[in-house]
Amino acid sequence: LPPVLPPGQAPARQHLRTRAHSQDWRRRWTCHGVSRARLLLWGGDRRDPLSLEPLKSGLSAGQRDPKGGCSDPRSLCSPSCTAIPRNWTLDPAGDWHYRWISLMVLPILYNWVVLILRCCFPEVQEAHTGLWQALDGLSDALYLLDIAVHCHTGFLEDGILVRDISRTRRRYLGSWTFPWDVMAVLPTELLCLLPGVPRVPGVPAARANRCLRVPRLFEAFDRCETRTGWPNVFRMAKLMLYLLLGIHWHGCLYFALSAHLGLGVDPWVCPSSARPLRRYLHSFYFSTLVLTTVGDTPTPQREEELLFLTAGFLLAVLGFATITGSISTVIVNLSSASTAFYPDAGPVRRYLRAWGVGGRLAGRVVRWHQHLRAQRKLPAEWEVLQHLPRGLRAEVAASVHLEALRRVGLFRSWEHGVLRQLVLRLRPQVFGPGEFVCRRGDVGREMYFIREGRLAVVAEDGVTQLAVLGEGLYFGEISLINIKGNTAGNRRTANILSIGYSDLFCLGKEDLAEVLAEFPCARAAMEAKGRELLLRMGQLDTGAEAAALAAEAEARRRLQGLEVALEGLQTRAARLLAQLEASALRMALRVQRLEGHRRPVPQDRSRRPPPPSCPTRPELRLQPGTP
Ligand SMILES: Nc1ncnc2c1ncn2[C@@H]1O[C@@H]2COP(=O)(O)O[C@H]2[C@H]1O
Repeated sequence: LPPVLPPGQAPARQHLRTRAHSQDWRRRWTCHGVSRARLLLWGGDRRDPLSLEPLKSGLSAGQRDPKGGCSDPRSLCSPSCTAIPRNWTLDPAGDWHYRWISLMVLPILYNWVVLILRCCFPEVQEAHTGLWQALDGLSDALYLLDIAVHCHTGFLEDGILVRDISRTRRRYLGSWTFPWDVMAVLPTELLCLLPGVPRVPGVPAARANRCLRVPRLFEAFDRCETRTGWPNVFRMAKLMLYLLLGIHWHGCLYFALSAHLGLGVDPWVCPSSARPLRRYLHSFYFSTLVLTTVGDTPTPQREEELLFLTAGFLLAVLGFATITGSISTVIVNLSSASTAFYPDAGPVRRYLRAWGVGGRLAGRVVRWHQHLRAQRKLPAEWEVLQHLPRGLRAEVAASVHLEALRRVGLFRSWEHGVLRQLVLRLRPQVFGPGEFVCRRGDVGREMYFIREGRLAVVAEDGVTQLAVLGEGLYFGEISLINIKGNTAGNRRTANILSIGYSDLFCLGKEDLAEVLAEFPCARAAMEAKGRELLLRMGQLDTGAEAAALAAEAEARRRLQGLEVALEGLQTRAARLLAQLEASALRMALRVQRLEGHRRPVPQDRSRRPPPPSCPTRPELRLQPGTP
């Protein structure tokens, strides 16, 4: 046991020391051993002659609780064990799992690159035997550790992460990757040591099973691709890696064939050169020529050479087609990613050309597109975010635009949650210099909030500026909110011209109505401002406004009267209903009583005259259908 134990574990340790555990014995006990012993003592045979009290008292309540966090009876061990509990699990979507599988790329690639090199270039194997043995051992250790990590990797069940070790382990053992993982760590090189088994030339060939770990490599690549911010760059790099690996393998095999046929015996085989690096580079160069179908290789002289080259060319055709296809996909992805952000100017330009629209107008269209790209304005950002769930989309949109919305005076006092809802209804729009956002007399369908830029309210001549609107202001609301006495009705009261490039948020009429229904104070503020503007423009009919206000007051008064009358009627109706029910009940009781009196009289008593207090009332006999 390590010298320092957490305070709670000291009695347990003392107990072990005093109970016939020799120094030697204790040293040999790993924390696993202690854990197992404790499991035996505590969870297993309770008739243990040793006193359990020191053990129990040495544990904290949490540890004693078999269901708690560090409660596993097996967790009584060294501080290092308490730091990494035995029942740890990794979240497969978490950072640690990602880091681990990224690390696993190294041993897998090591085996894929180095084994074939050592097999085909025996001098490389012999020159650094010690280094290779160390690296082989390290890679095997990582492979074994990876199996343990697999056993401790949680999985999702009904959307919930399962962290139960026994279940994660069972799941991994039943998965299709488990046999591959086991086969990849089998110490097959030991077979060469068995008597009677012919020694595999150059032990690395016996380690070929280490290459079976490739599914983990693909998993790591997949994960990296989803995590990285540059997926297309990553895809290209991955493609290059596969290409280089293919050339490397082909080059090694080419050299092996050359060595088999005799180095330098003809122009096709690898020349006999003293330096292994030179030989490897020649093989790599030769394979590059073959696999990229560049050709220009020496003519093969023998059948083996012909066969090898033909197989190489066939592989090259297949590989080349795959690589070309993948690269074109990456390029298409790159261009589609940029068009997803910015509208493509090409189709618009072709359209203008087809209809013979040129000159200034075509120039304005081009400049507008250029401005979007240069200033990173995204008018189609909702299309980019459309696949996100609504809540997440609102979060993203709020984090991008909330600051700009807060600058709009109207929204300054609004709550964060309301703005988050509003931001999804706003559509970003960009207007170029000299462009009219709205013209006087048009029917109003949306209003605008200025995010950036300057706009002018211009007179009928289109030049005279009556007012200039800037960042944080809004316009276009008068034609939407039905201000009393507005002679323009639902039509625009002014021309609004963008002076430079203006970045606006646009809000539709229905969305505005919904927002204002929830916020009467915002409606009041808008109406007050609109009324003031209308008054200034002389477009407010005060007589009509007063009449409308009076009519509204009258309507409100009548409505209140109707409400009072309705309430009275409801009370009376309720009272009548209660009376009706009471009289129905009384009637039913009376009928019941009368029927009781008219029960059939026994035969011998039938001749007796009826008692004087109970006269027969034939008129009260109920007829069928009588309520
Ligand atoms: N003098 C002004 N100053 C500022 N804004 C104005 C002025 N006149 C009109 N507007 C705004 O311009 C908008 C034009 O469309 P609407 O009439 O819907 O609403 C109008 C107002 O919001």
